[in-house]
Amino acid sequence: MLTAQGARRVVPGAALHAADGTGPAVGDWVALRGELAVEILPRTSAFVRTVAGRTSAAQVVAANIDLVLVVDALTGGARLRRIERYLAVAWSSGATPVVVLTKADLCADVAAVVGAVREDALGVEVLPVSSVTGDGLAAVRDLLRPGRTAAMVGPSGVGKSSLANALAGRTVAGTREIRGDGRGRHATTARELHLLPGGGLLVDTPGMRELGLRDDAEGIATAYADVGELAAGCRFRDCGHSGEPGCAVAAAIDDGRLDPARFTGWRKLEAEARRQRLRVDARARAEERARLRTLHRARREQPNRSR
Ligand SMILES: Nc1nc2c(ncn2[C@@H]2O[C@H](COP(=O)(O)OP(=O)(O)OP(=O)(O)O)[C@@H](O)[C@H]2O)c(=O)[nH]1
Ligand SMILES: [Zn+2]
Repeated sequence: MLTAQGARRVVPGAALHAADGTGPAVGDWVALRGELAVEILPRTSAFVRTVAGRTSAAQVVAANIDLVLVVDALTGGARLRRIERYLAVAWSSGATPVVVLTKADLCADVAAVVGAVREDALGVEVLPVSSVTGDGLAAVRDLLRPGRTAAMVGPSGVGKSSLANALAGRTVAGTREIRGDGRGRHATTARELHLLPGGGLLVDTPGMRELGLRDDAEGIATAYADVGELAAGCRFRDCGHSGEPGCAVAAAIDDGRLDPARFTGWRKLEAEARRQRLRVDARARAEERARLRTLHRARREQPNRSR
């Protein structure tokens, strides 16, 4: 545990696991009495992942994240749809997202790319940085005030580890660099919560990094508020936006108010969220059937009912 006096080992009290059986997550604030962790304080936000498997239990990946750094690189293409996707996930957690675009030193026209992302990300702050030259890092540090907790999401290779190290001012995460002895990349450090020089906290866990999509219709609605607003203007309430008369979405695409790629991104996320919901429901239905089967079998096997 991180305390005002530094990292400490503590003994988890019974109450830590009592509530819903999930126990503490990285980012939780915990009340200490001496060496004993007595209570998890109420969470202000939570990143939840539906655990793959037979049950549809949700797992808290990280708690109390104030700020989500949606990390992507200024190099390479096709970043808008990816960023939209991560923004949707971030919004649904209850945290505030900020887009951090890395590798500014490798990009010839930073302003153009930042402008395109800004236009797409609807009111979300977009900050270009270079972890190599240090350019732009001050703006990110400013957001990480004392006691505030940030977490990073984003695809592999965009520079999350490098950013974590640059913000921390020391090596806290293994990057992809091949080591001098040729033994490949550094092992990811076991620490998942880093105290930054400015007093902010940075969560960096594999679970956060791999965060995919779950049933987060709400997050999608926030990230794509413009599309939702357009869709509300369609003539038919259940418009599929695929050639129906009076479709406001199609009209907006036609006269250039809506980027068709953005529409496609929205559609894909919507379909995915719907599939996920169905999958979870189907699982719940299957469980219910199994439960009833067991019940019936038990009843049949009751000795007093045998003839
Ligand atoms: N030139 C330049 N290279 C960078 C920058 N940030 C990261 N890199 C390089 O990009 C590569 C990937 O960076 P990482 O920090 O390991 O990326 P990551 O997002 O942590 O990747 P995963 O660990 O796979 O999730 C490394 O070779 C870094 O040195 C930057 O700002 N400028
Ligand atoms: Zn429509």
